[in-house]
This record gives sequence, structure tokens and C-alpha cells, in this order.
Amino acid sequence: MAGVSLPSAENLLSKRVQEMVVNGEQPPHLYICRDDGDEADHQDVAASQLASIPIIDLGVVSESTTNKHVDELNKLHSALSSWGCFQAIGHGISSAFLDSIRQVAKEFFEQPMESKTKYAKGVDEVQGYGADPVPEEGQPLDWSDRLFLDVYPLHKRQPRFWPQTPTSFRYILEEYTVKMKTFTEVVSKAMAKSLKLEEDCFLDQFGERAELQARFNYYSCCERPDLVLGLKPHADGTGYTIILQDDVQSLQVSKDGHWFTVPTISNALLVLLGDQMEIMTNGIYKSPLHRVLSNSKKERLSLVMSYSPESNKEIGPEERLINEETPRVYRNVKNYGATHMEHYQRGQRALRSIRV
Ligand SMILES: O=C(O)CCC(=O)C(=O)O
Ligand SMILES: [Fe+2]
Repeated sequence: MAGVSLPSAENLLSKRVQEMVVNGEQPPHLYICRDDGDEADHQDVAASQLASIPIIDLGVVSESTTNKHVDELNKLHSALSSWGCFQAIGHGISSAFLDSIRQVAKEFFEQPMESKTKYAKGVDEVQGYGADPVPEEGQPLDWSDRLFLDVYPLHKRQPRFWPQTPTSFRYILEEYTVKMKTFTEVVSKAMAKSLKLEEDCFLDQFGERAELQARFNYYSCCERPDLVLGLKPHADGTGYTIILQDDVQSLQVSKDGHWFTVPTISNALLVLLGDQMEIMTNGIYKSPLHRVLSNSKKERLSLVMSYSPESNKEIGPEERLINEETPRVYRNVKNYGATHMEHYQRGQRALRSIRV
């Protein structure tokens, strides 16, 4: 239609999804990423099969050599080599504390827009309140808003983006960060032991200043879940990602070419492998594609903690996992996060670019 120009991605991303929903606006064209011709995908969603992702008790994993401990490590090996994720329980973080972080996150997003935009990021920045940076032309936008904060190491923090309301937000996030540092030590050691490697080998690759980034995701209701996704399919560029879900089942992981819905378990943390652990394990453990559906009736909140090797540190497949039968799959890399982001913005997988 001559004379009618559609808003650009920059324009759309300068506005929050939550704002569009409050104003009763329909999803604009750039949010549409599933079309009616995509029938296989629709059938898949309709079937919405629950993923039988193993539940791993970290308390049992950390015990000394009992039979149960060995069984749990075998279960972990099977989970990460097939699904690329597992549900962690027995992590020592109380349900009350998990509820309190869900609560402050909810209170943050439920505030009026002007209270949140104090922490707004520019459309091409990463930290702050907003959306992912503007993707390449042709890539769809996501029906979600997020608050993205670097939490560790401390010099990466940008306190101006840390909400002052609700008042306990900063304190609770601080405490969660401390708990996540312990959690990642336990999980990284368990992953090493499950591959019969020296228990500190992955921690050494991550480095002492391994990075933690918190992403609070808010998925507003969407009138067209058949056309719009909360988050488009992607794999994470992290070492691994720790996801705290609420009770809305919308996260899906891909396995053998099919989408499966991740069950919500209130006291579990979902550990999802990222590309950098796939590299370190020489492809034995998988970094799965995942996506978030939109939902016409319920909002959803998640808190995603990304755990990645310290910047400028070279990482690569563990030597003991390379041999004649299983040759090296990936090259050594540095600053993989940036490579991942470039590919993500184009809708591509970065891992392919570093295959041997
Ligand atoms: O919201 C979720 O459960 C997953 C979010 C996610 O995949 C991400 O932030 O990378
Ligand atoms: Fe992700």
C-alpha cells in the first residue's frame, strides 16, 4: 500500500510489550514469526508433549561414593547427553527464598511503566530494562520484556540499572547471586565427575572470574499465541543457564526434531546446557534449542542466570575427551559470547562456525 510505512524494529523495540498489551494493541508485523503454513509446528504445539527431563538431586550427587551417588551421576550423564538439560533439586536453596525472588520480580514488572523506564536500556544495549538488541532484518521480535543485569564479577555491575523498588530487590538479587556461585561450583564438579574427569576441570576453564548475568523475563499475555512466540528458538551461548520458572508451562526444548514442554517444578532449578559446555565436553553434552510459547491467558515470569567463562579466557574440549574414537569436534575459542550474539542476531547457530 503506497504511503503506508510499517514501524521499524527500532521503533517497536523502543516500546515495551507489556505497554502494547495494556493499550489493547495487536502484535505488530515484526512479532509474527509463525505462519499458518507452518503446520507441522502447529501440530507439535497442539500435542504439547511434556518433556521427561531427569530430576537430579544435587545433595545425592555431592555425597561421597555411595551407590546412589553413582546412579545419580549416571542419570546426569544421560540427561545432558540426550536432553541437554536437567531439573536440579536438593540444591539447598529454600522454597521460601525462591518464592521471594519470584515475588520481587513480579512486583518489579507490575509497577507502572514510568517506574520501570527509569532502568530502561537503549535499543542496542544489553544491560537494563527492555528487549534484546535490534536483530538483523528478517528476524522476528519476541513477545516479552526483560530486565538484564550483570551480577558477577562485581566490576561488571551497573548499579543504575538495579531497581530501587521493590525495596528488597537489590538485596534479594545479591543473595541469589551468592547462592548461584555455590550452585555453579556444585554443578560444574558434578558434570566433570559424570564424565569421569578431574572434578575441577570445568571450574578451571570457567576461571575465577566466571561471569553471572541475571535476566528477568516477563512474558505478557498474547492474543495470538498461534502467530507469536515469547522467545524465538535459540541455543544459549553460555557455559550453562540456570532457569527459575513460575508455574506457567511455556518453555520448550527441542529433542530429535520435536518440541517438548518443560514441566514446572516449584523448587527445582532447570539447568540448560549452553554452547560453551558443549564445546568443553567435545560435543558429548548437548546445548539444546529452546523457545518460549506465548500464552493467551496467563503472564509468565522466569529468572534466567547465565553462567559463562570469564572474558578473554580460552576454552576448548577437555583433552581427556579427545581420542581416536572420538576426535576433536570443536576448536578452542575465546570470547564465544560475542560470536554467539552475532549469529543469534542473524538467526544462526554459532557452534557450526567453530566445528573442526
Ligand atoms: O524464560 C525461559 O524459561 C527461558 C528464557 C531463555 O531461554 C533465555 O533467556 O535465554
Ligand atoms: Fe535461552
